[in-house]
Amino acid sequence: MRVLVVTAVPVERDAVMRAFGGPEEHVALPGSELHRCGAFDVLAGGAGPAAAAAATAFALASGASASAPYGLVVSAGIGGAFTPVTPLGSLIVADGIVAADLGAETADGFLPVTALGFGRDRFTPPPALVRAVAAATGAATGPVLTVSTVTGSAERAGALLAAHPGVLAEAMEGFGVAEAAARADVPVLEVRAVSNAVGPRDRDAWRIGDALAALTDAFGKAAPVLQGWNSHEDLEG
Ligand SMILES: O=C(O)c1cccc(C(=O)CC[C@H]2O[C@@H](n3cnc4c(=O)[nH]cnc43)[C@H](O)[C@@H]2O)c1
Repeated sequence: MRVLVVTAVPVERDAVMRAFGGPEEHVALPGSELHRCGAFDVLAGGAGPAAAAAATAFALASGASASAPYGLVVSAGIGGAFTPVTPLGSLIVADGIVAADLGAETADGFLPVTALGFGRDRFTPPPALVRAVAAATGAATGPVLTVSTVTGSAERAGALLAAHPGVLAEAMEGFGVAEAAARADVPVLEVRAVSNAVGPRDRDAWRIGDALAALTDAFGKAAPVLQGWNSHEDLEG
């Protein structure tokens, strides 16, 4: 099965590609470039949900996978963790991909877009695949938020935790990748390596190198699971 992996920035793409260790082929797409190794196409689609959705949609629609259709799209990269249960350098596989700030602010608080009567605010990756990738990589599983603004205060972190009990992490692309994949009827997964704690902004405390190394390690271990996954395993529960 062919797998499309979408990261935000080139260093994340390169961290994923290092896991495969083989020769790379580069395929030009409008606005970006696919890096291909075997069954995996890896794309740095840009930061934020809009860039991620546009890049993913182009890759899915461009016929870049012409030898066979993509069977899975993975949103991957570094991310911020809400809890010390997932320390810096650890890995998270999302069991829910949640748009945290898509909706309306009201006098009574935030209303998700679904409460306004349209759209959606959550995608659920295939549960059996989430379990299999977590088992192969030692990752924690839980909801991952997609935000357009990186959280920078304890107040905002607390509000997100209160609105999304059990949330493990936030990042900026998962929901955009998932929207594009859903339109192509392709299942989606999100994998995040923790680079920082969510809360008051402290860029010097981000451990990007450790998180990128964890991403490489994770894709090395997950590659056979991703490539061999059969969507029927999830249909059968
Ligand atoms: O400065 C660098 O060297 C560098 C290397 C790799 C990646 C970056 C990024 O800034 C990636 C941005 C990307 O990371 C996600 N992210 C990471 N932590 C958080 C967070 O606390 N809240 C939200 N997003 C986070 C996000 O998906 C960004 O697109 C820099």
